[in-house]
Amino acid sequence: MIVTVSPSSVSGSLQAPPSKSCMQRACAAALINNGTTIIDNAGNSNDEQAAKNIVQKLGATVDTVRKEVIITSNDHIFSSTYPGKRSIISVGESGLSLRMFTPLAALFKHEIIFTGEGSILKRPVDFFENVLPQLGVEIQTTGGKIPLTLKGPLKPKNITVDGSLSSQFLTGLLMAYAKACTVPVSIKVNNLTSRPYIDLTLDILKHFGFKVENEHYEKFNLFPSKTVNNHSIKYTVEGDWSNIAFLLVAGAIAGEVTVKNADINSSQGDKRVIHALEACGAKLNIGKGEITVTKNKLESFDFDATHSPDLFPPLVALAAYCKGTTTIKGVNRLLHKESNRASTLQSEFRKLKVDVEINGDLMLIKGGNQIKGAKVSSHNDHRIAMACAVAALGAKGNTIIHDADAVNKSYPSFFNDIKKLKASLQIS
Ligand SMILES: O=C(O)C1=C[C@@H](OP(=O)(O)O)[C@@H](O)[C@H](O)C1
Ligand SMILES: C=C(OP(=O)(O)O)C(=O)O
Repeated sequence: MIVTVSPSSVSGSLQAPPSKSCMQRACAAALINNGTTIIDNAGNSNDEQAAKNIVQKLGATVDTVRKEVIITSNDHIFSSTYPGKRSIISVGESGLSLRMFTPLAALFKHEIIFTGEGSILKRPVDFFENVLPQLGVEIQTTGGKIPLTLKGPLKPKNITVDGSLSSQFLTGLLMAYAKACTVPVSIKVNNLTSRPYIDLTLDILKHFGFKVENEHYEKFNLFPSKTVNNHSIKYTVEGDWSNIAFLLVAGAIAGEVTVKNADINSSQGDKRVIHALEACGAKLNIGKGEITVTKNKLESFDFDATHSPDLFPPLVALAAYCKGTTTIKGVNRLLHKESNRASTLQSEFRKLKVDVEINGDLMLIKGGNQIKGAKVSSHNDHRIAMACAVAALGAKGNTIIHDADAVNKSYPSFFNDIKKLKASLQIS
């Protein structure tokens, strides 16, 4: 899909898209819940579909009724030989689904193979090669990547892991330990990054009745949970701050945007986009569950995105409109996303005549000059497509975004939503 964005003013109000991070976690928690889980405000992006398919393949039933997804699971699926000797499961292109469901799949006794498509084939899983054998799981990867074959059952025990590459591996271990521990057990973590995503995991585990203690993000203590039969749980998916960020930045640079279902009390770390917007001088009005951002004179800002790596793309679009040099820390966190986001942000924004320099862990964006519309590519990365689209709103001339359908990974209605805000764009 090619999307052409013409310079436009935006105005209006939108409902935030549902958080795929919450929805995928809710699917995993529903798999380990002994009963029925009703997930409200469920999204249907590719990553969310991947999570639903995985829990179904592992033996839960999944029904969709309008915006509700109903998942029924039970403890027998883990002990029986269901669904047979060997199963092959695709994670689509989702990093979280791959890394979160691998330890959960290791709770089963039969062989399971994880595959996927596109960018996920290049993203590392060697963490599991080091960790899972210590927990009694046989595992083979393909040179540290998928396809990956494993055979459990995983037996929780005290362990120390490295959290510097990604928090997603720890999310998976916490879920698997929460389900399988029969005595108190702990996971020690060195250099944990993307910490707010662990808060999200712990929130959801708590909601589902599992007990985990967080000792300063260095040690997590897990306790056996009581088995409840036919445990019925309702969970409502929050708005997605990683994607709300693009909508708010659109308001800051090109008009006025109100986003509803944007909960500033969320555990999602990407709500910190608000701090960046405040720091650069955007006008903000924060109400109950909604937030309005209005265009203003914008100045450069400094931001540490080490624990919120997904904010880099919207913040680079924002910085392009801020007079002076903006510094964003956390470049090292961008290497293993859907693209190498440090280099794809640099190459695509340079095409728009925005100077982006990388200096070690820092990204320096020289903003405030006229942005020029150009032909850009998403590199099959949803956040690069959205960053370019938002930056294009205030450009001189049209911006043509190739492979714009990458947005389906997290926010399938992104371009329709931008259109609802009266942006001028053509989809072909
Ligand atoms: O747990 C999650 O929902 C996510 C964790 C982050 O990954 P890392 O922990 O690898 O930084 C983030 O970039 C990703 O989009 C979603
Ligand atoms: C990196 C991302 O997701 P994941 O790691 O789950 O593929 C993302 O959504 O930007």
